[in-house]
Amino acid sequence: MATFYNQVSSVFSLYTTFSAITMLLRTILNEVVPKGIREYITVKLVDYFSSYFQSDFTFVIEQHWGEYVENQTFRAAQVYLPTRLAGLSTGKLLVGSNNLKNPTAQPKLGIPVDTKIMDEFERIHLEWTLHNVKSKGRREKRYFHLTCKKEFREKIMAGYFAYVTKSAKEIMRHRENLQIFTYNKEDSDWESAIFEHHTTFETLAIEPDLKTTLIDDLDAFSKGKDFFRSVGRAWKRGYLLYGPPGTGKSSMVAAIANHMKYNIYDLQIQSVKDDGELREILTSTTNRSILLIEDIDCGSDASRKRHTKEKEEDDDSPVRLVAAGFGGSGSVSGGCSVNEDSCSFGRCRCRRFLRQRNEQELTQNVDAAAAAGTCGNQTNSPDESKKGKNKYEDGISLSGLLNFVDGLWSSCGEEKIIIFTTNHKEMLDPALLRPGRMDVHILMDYCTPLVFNKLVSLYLKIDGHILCDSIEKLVLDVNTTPAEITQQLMASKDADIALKGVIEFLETKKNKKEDDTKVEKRKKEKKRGKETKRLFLFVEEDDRWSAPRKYGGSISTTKNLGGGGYPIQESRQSRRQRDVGGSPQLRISVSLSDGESRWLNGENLGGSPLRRESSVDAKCNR
Ligand SMILES: Nc1ncnc2c1ncn2[C@@H]1O[C@H](COP(=O)(O)OP(=O)(O)OP(=O)(O)O)[C@@H](O)[C@H]1O
Repeated sequence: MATFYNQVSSVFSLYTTFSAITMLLRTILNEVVPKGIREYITVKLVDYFSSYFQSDFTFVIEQHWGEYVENQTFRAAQVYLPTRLAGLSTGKLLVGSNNLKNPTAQPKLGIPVDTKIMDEFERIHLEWTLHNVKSKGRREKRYFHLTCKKEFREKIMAGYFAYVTKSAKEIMRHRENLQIFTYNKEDSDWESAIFEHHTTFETLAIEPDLKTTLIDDLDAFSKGKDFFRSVGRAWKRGYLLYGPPGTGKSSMVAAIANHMKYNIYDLQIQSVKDDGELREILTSTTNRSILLIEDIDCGSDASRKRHTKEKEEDDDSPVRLVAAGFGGSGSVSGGCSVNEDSCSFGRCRCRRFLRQRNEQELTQNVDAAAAAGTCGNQTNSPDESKKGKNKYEDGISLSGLLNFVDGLWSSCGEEKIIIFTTNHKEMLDPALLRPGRMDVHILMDYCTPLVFNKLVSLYLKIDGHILCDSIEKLVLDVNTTPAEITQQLMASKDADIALKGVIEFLETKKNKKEDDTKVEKRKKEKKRGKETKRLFLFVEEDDRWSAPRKYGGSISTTKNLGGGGYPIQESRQSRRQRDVGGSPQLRISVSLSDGESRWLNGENLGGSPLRRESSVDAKCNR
């Protein structure tokens, strides 16, 4: 018994000592070790012991990787997991359909939140769960939990994720519906809808050369992974579609999307708050997609030209087609109808106004940017990066845009196409148009006879018609868009009626054009203060102008002009011209001191041939 008491008392004394020591230690710990470190140690101990006793391991796959970039593993799981839903043993399923073509089709399965989805990989049992957290004022956070037995963790890392990604790619490749995404500012996320534009390269009326070049370019791009890697470039391609409204730019985008089977991300750039938001938006687009920025000239100050002195592109050059090889630039260009004083495209703003404003802003902003220092990580020339600092009060900066198009951020993701459309290419900042940024420039121009005939065969299902010849001539004479022609062709299924409608439409347009030209000319003349001046043309007595071929010779410099006359510096050439009455007359070109030259024809000369000393009434524009 005594032994028992001794034992109990030694246990008690041991316990008391232990308690005293722990209390002492706790006091020391509380007083000496800071709270943060204490908590850290506690968490580590809990982690260690719980993982020791737990047999499961959980992977967390969040929607975004880092601040901006969409997590491709999350995306792959999103595509892959619906194929594992069929045998789901829970009492609920998420179903729905976005098939507008066939609303009665069997609905598709979606991934329900907080529901376990089972999968198996190499006989390893796996459990997926989608979670969704939305805290006030912040964007919704979605993530998957993938749970397996702890011992399979390495195996899953090594093989299963790659398997999910591959399967997702395969599923995407066979998807019958493309999607079009628009950016929802409220939720800071892309919203999708089924893309149901049926335009293909077959139904798009364009010049055959352009069609072949473009298709070849796109095909080479989609197979170009190794090429882009071997030359150290991001696997992306930029297309600029420019031309008047109604010439098929949007239809071309649809044809490209349908050909490539790429989804479209349609971004309204004017609604983007700043460069940070732009980066966030653009990095969240998926691979194998088209990023479309329409009307880039109207959207953002950043994209517009800032120097009036910059050389304008020569848009009056004849049509030329340059094959667009990788690493270089291609262009399909032709005449441009835009003129500085009269903007024929209603919705665009006046160029002069924009230029003036941009110049003012440039001065202010370059100063501000110079004070601010660097402008990001883009690799532009010093001159260009100086321009790139041009940040505007609202919206994105040019450097932000350029950086995205071909700076370091452009290499986020692969197999991406960027398409800009504009009605006024000449208004864009040249920095945006450089090769590597916009690799291929495509002019979507007014109707040509070839395009017209293609539209006729598409809309009227005929190959030629007796009226087509005259329409082709009119089409060459009058600027008309494919949109206008299609509207006429759709007016009737009867080819005679539809084509007569086209003729009527084009003739009206032609007459209107002539009237407009006259009115415009009159306006201009009025504006420039048209004056009738009496010119006194004194011809020297050297008789050279009346040499054997009396009226065909050239006239040398004439002498100074007398009183009140408009000074004529020289008259260059005379040519024989037949007048109505049959007697030959002279046409004399005179260069006026203000640098302009004018033809003085028979009318100006009062209907009579020049005498040695003629007094000429001529209309001169000051
Ligand atoms: N090249 C074309 N081939 C076939 N149809 C065309 C073509 N161009 C225009 N159309 C027809 O005209 C309509 C308008 O064309 P679209 O919207 O593609 O022109 P756009 O150049 O994008 O105009 P905007 O600059 O105003 O956006 C299309 O729906 C299509 O029916």
